[in-house]
Amino acid sequence: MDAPSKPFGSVLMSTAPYPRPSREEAEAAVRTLLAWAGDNPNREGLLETPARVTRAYGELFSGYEQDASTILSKTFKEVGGYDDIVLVKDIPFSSHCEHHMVPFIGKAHIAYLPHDGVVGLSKLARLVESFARRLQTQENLTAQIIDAINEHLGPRGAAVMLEAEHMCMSMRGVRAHGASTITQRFTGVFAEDRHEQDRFFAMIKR
Ligand SMILES: Nc1nc2c(ncn2[C@@H]2O[C@H](COP(=O)(O)OP(=O)(O)OP(=O)(O)O)[C@@H](O)[C@H]2O)c(=O)[nH]1
Ligand SMILES: [Zn+2]
Repeated sequence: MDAPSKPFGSVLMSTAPYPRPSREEAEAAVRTLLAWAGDNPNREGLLETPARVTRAYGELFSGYEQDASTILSKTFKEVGGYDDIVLVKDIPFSSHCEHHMVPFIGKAHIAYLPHDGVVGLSKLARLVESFARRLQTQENLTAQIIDAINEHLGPRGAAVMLEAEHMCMSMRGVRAHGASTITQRFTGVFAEDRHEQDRFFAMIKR
């Protein structure tokens, strides 16, 4: 097969921002998909569906409008000298896989060793939301969460673990119902010191 001509190839690889369609164009695309699924977009029950789906997309993919630096901007220093692990576990999240645009749903566990103050606990859950409400792979989601914590909190170490079920693997394709995917990433002390990693695992299991 011939290699793609240069302009075609460069369009495929481009990461430049793609022009945002109008709401009407997005609704027309949903009507096309309804017909592609084999239904009739003009039947009564589906008439409002394109408008509902575009509204739902606004919510499901609202993470593109959110910014980690804003979420993690406020820290507290009056914590009685507390400098041990802060762990928030079982943070529920739902995201969409970028390959099939089908949900993957699970829990995130986030820990860090404070360096100069702590962040409000809810902000860690908000951080997960901000990256989960985009098209993702679980690996990328894990990396984005820990990178943001490192960049904006500068902790002595951070640990992130995600467990999730991918609907694209259970509802279709291989249909491996109940299979769960675990990803984890460690930085700083958690990456260098096996003992700190073990404490993280023990706290999650507790
Ligand atoms: N690494 C990784 N893979 C994912 C994730 N979400 C979905 N996938 C996988 O992405 C792959 C896409 O594979 P392709 O062969 O291109 O697509 P496909 O023909 O639909 O693959 P099947 O799902 O095997 O039917 C599948 O193996 C999915 O299981 C994720 O978060 N991380
Ligand atoms: Zn998928």
